[in-house]
Amino acid sequence: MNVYIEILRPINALMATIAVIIVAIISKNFGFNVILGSLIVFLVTGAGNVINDYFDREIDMINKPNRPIPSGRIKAKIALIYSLALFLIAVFLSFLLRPIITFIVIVAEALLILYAYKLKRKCLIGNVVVSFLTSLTFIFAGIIVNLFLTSFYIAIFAFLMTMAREIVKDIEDIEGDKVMGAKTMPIVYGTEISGKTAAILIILTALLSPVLYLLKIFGNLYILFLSFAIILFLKSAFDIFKKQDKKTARQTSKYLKIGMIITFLAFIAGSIA
Ligand SMILES: CC(C)=CCC/C(C)=C/CC/C(C)=C/CC/C(C)=C/COC[C@H](O)COP(=O)(O)O
Ligand SMILES: CC(C)=CCC/C(C)=C/CC/C(C)=C/CC/C(C)=C/COP(=O)(O)OP(=O)(O)O
Ligand SMILES: [Mg+2]
Repeated sequence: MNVYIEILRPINALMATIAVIIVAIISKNFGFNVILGSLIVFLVTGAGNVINDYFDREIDMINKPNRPIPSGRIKAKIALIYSLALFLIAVFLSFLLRPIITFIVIVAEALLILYAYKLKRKCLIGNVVVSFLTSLTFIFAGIIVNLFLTSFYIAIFAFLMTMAREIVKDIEDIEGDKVMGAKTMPIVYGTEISGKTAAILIILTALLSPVLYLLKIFGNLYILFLSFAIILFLKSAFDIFKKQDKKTARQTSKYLKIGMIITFLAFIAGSIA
């Protein structure tokens, strides 16, 4: 894959884009504003991923040596310029929408930069910021299509599941994070407490997720698709509850992402019937 695409983490950027489209599907409100909102979210998420790799270039020599910068496939300075250019394009595009949208884009970009520069090394604050930004995507879309309450409910689930996944990812990255003096949850409280906390959060979020059906936001197909995601979420939770080594954390993080993708399919199917 081309390194300029790979460093954006296209699957994540596409997931965030699809989150906007899902809110538009629920609201049955499609237009130029949705296309523009999706593009802005793609650019901001991609740029956030690039600047994260820029500031993590040393930590990733240990944690993720195959990433574009530590593997030498892109120069750190070029990555920094690339990410700042994408951030700027997103702000310019937001001028075509309402001022509140530009405000959210600037806040999101500031948080992504602050996270990469400092907050990711702090206990739980960094995790809260990433989870907040992920859930903000739904609220951002809700503002674009005037679907406030529904997007807020979905945002709560996105926040909780992302929070659990971020804690799991900190278990996976503990080795390099320690060397760099980070104070992530597993470094401060240990991997066992962190893994078990993440597991409880996953189980609670997964078991509460049918609420979106009970609130009549999604139809019957939501439950059908969601049940596959719930099985995967519960399996991940039991794995990380039992064992908190790097390999289990990496696998749990992967399964949680797949579970999120299946949940997205459930959202889409449940919007149809
Ligand atoms: C049960 C239920 C209803 C769960 C909610 C699931 C949900 C809606 C999750 C939100 C997913 C979302 C909008 C994802 C956007 C892209 C993304 C993966 C963002 C978080 O990424 C941060 C991260 O640390 C990047 O790391 P990695 O994926 O390991 O490269
Ligand atoms: C609402 C708007 C305009 C934008 C939202 C933008 C989104 C979806 C942000 C979600 C969070 C996100 C994509 C953060 C990117 C930064 C990132 C990669 C965080 C995780 O970094 P590390 O903790 O370093 O983990 P890695 O080891 O995976 O690098
Ligand atoms: Mg990183």
